Amino acid sequence: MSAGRAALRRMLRERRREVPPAARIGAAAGIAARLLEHPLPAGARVAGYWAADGEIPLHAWQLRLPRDVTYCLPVVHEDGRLRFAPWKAGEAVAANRYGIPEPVVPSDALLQPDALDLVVVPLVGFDHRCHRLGMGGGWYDRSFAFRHRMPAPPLLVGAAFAFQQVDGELPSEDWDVQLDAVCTDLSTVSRAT
Ligand SMILES: Nc1nc2c(c(=O)[nH]1)N(C=O)[C@@H](CNc1ccc(C(=O)N[C@@H](CCC(=O)O)C(=O)O)cc1)CN2
Ligand SMILES: Nc1ncnc2c1ncn2[C@@H]1O[C@H](COP(=O)(O)OP(=O)(O)OP(=O)(O)O)[C@@H](O)[C@H]1O
Repeated sequence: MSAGRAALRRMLRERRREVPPAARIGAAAGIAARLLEHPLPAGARVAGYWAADGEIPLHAWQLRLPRDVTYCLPVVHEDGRLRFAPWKAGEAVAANRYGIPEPVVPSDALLQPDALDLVVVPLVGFDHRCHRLGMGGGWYDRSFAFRHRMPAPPLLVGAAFAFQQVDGELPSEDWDVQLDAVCTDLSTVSRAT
């Protein structure tokens, strides 16, 4: 990884953690409205994330999803690819190796990445092409590598505060999975087709 990438990651993570509580609550309402603009099939399975490290929260979106939609959270799996666990507010969670809460469910309840219709992807930075800088574990890139040769679904939509958009373009790597769109508290940036 280039020094530029590491420094950029550090700077953007710091800025994300510094958002005051009132602005964070307002941003959660803003991104919920943007995310709800994406049409979902009946009985859709969608994935969000449990906001950590100052990430833009998704609870306002989760609460406003249609009743027939199954909301899931990511679970880190030993094979290096994420699984997704259906989760409702109040159900049991336990911290994973990074300290992020994950649902506690039997392994046969876990969904594979390709079983989802819409995945809201956490990110540290993004650019106008919908390229993403993540936490550096490569989890989303490995889990959705099949999107290099297959169209959506799952539709991959990044979630971020508007200030997480970088000027110009992020340095890209062969393994980076381009997002279909990025929703922020203020607008939606769609990938050029
Ligand atoms: N909310 C949320 N959940 C998520 C992700 C995410 O970015 N956000 N992930 C997205 O991939 C996966 C977990 N990947 C992660 C990768 C690195 C670190 C992290 O904090 N690294 C620390 C040091 C690592 C350690 O403590 O062992 C760091 O860089 O400071 C966290 C999550 C799945 N769940
Ligand atoms: N499709 C893949 N196959 C094998 N290894 C991969 C793949 N995608 C990513 N990786 C590995 O993951 C590492 C981290 O990648 P990168 O820095 O782009 O992560 P990130 O997208 O920022 O992280 P995350 O998705 O966890 O938020 C890379 O060094 C690479 O070795």
